[in-house]
Amino acid sequence: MLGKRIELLDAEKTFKARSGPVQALRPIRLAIEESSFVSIVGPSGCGKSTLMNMIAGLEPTSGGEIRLAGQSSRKPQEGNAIVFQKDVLLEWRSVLDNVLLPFELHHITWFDRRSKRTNRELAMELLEMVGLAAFADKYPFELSGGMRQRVSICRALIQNPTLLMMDEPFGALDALTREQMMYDLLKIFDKYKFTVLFITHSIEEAVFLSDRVVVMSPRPGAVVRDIPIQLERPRTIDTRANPAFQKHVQEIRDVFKAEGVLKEV
Ligand SMILES: Nc1ncnc2c1ncn2[C@@H]1O[C@H](COP(=O)(O)OP(=O)(O)OP(=O)(O)O)[C@@H](O)[C@H]1O
Repeated sequence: MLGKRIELLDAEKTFKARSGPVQALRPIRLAIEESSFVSIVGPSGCGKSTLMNMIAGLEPTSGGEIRLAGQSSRKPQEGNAIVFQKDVLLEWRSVLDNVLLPFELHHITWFDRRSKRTNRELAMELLEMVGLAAFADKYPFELSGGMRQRVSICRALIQNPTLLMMDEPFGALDALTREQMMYDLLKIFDKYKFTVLFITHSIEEAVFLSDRVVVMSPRPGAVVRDIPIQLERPRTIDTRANPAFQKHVQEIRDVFKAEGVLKEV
């Protein structure tokens, strides 16, 4: 299955706050190829989440246009799935029933055509893939942070996405779990080949995962660098030792230094 192509044609955003207009994003011109993995890195408040919400159709643009798979897009589209930093699982539902939630929420769409049994089998397959099959009947409070986020990812994947958007999905996890989640995510990406838009504060995470890293300036956010990552796939635990990896990380640090985001004291 192929992922969606994303195009931003001078898409911009100014919020109308009580104290006056807040320009969050300057006009952004960006094209993300179908089935590519693109990360957005930038300082806090530069408009990364706003950008993602606009692409997801959750936040209107103040100007310009967003196209998904060649079509002008202003509303949430079928095939878009989102994973947030907070896992937003429903505490009163089992792991399996959390993964199955989209089937219930979208009962008037194409999900209808699948039998309940098939849905469950599909959910179990996904849980198996992320090592959680044995936890299907547990409740969220019985899981670690990393396991909870894996459940959220399964809940996104069960929607059969062509565009997976992730807003700091591993931000709340400890360093080791976070690293493991990266390997798991790449395995999933290699299998499903959807388009991934990944928001992170971590330069290393962005370089490790992505085909391209888009670097943003402080607010009002603009794209200051768009870097193709020249590292072979599949990426492995040893990829970080590759001098090309270090070079990309340094290149992005240098952009942040030039932008005044990172300062030596
Ligand atoms: N509803 C809103 N009304 C007014 N201003 C807003 C609103 N939402 C966001 N902003 C402002 O827009 C800017 C961009 O916010 P956004 O959350 O997109 O940044 P971010 O890069 O995702 O930040 P972080 O990395 O800290 O999550 C910020 O200055 C924020 O205060």
